[in-house]
Amino acid sequence: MPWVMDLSGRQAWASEAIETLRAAHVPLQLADAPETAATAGIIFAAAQSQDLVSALGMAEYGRCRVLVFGPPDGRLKPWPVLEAGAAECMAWHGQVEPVAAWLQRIEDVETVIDSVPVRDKLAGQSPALRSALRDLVVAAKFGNAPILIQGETGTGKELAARVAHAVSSQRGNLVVVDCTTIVPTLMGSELFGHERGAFTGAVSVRTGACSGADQGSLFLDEVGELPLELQPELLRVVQEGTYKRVGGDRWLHSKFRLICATNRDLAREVSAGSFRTDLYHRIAASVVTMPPLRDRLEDILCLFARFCREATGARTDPDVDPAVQDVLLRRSYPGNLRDLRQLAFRIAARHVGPGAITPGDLPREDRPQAGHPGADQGQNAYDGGPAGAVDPLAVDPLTRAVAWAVDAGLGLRDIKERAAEAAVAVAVERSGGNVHSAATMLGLTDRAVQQRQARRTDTGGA
Ligand SMILES: Nc1ncnc2c1ncn2[C@@H]1O[C@H](COP(=O)(O)OP(=O)(O)OP(=O)(O)O)[C@@H](O)[C@H]1O
Repeated sequence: MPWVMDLSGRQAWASEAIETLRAAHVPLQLADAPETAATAGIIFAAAQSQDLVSALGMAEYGRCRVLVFGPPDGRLKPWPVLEAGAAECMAWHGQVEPVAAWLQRIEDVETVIDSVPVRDKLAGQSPALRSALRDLVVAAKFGNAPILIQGETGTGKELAARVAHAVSSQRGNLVVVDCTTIVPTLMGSELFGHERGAFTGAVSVRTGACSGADQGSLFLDEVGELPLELQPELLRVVQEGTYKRVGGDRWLHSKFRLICATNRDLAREVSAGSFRTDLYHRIAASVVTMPPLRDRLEDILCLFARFCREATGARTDPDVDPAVQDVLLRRSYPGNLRDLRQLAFRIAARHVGPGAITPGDLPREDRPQAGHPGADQGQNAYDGGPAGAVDPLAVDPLTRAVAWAVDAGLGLRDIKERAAEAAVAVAVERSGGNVHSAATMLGLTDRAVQQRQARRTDTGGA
């Protein structure tokens, strides 16, 4: 259930707002700290403060979306609050309906992200992937405009396009056109079809991708490769739904959702004159950026296991020796998930089961190189990849949380205090409010848990 926190110091407007929401039966539970297992929460805050930043950081780490309300006079400036991780920030004006609608939207989006069709295609639970999936689902399911998916090679742009089509309301087919694999002179025919005799070799009529995508989606992979002379025709069919076959003079109709992908900086191509400004603005109505693997290190081991299963047809994840895990986590992946997948297939081919995947299963060229400064840390031949991209601090969730606290400017004493508070709060919540079970879970006495709870109440949960 969504939670609500009062960080205003119990100012009258905030207490009244919480009462108003509760009286209107908006499902909310009062909380002293973000319930990280929930999908959404609301914070009432009088001003930007360290407590607000801490709560937003905690919520974001737990993948919880937070709506922050400031005083009715608009004193709370939204930009720093959004920067600190809030999903929305506005002044409280007593309106309940938008809050209920906002909570419902969050719930809907998160449900789609966690659904089997999405998860089957795009695996991973990292905050970076989840944030990209949110943008994708919001654009694809709750909008109709074209979507531009950008990102480095191998980050899953094509899979994201398939997800966008799957969650959209388009009932027709998804037609995929890879602009890199088609000879530029034949691109017009590929997209719009041709009439018989339109050019040498056009022995019969061809309908083309726009026709096939009618009522569905057209996915143009590497749209930056689209020849300049075809760009106005693409713009017309996207805007007006009309096009002509090559060599034809009849206007034909097609209505489809356009999804494009690129690993180029299209905005720069526009400045350089190699991509039309009007087409760019049309196709980039919603932009989704797929994160590189170096920004989602926490996904590496689960993706590796998934790719190994794919390679061997096994039903369960393989055990992986810690030394191999270390190499997987520390190497760089210039080709992103495609590199990781190929590595998993190479390792799976060498592995003789049953038993864990061991260092000897790594092909020689994938092992840490002797004499290389990073050999002890498991770095390898791919070190020519993005410089400094792999941050071992980002690997385990606890270290990430601590890194966040350090970055937020908390001293060691504060970090210890807050970690202890969070541990008690989580344990109490997990044990359904039973202090004794929470104490057993944490190896504390009942009294120690009660004292921490009391201190928390005294300090207003700060
Ligand atoms: N989240 C994911 N879960 C499972 N497999 C993935 C995921 N993302 C990518 N892959 C796999 O990685 C490989 C590359 O994915 P995809 O072709 O979608 O990337 P891309 O960004 O379109 O690449 P390119 O820019 O080179 O066209 C594919 O084998 C795909 O199945």
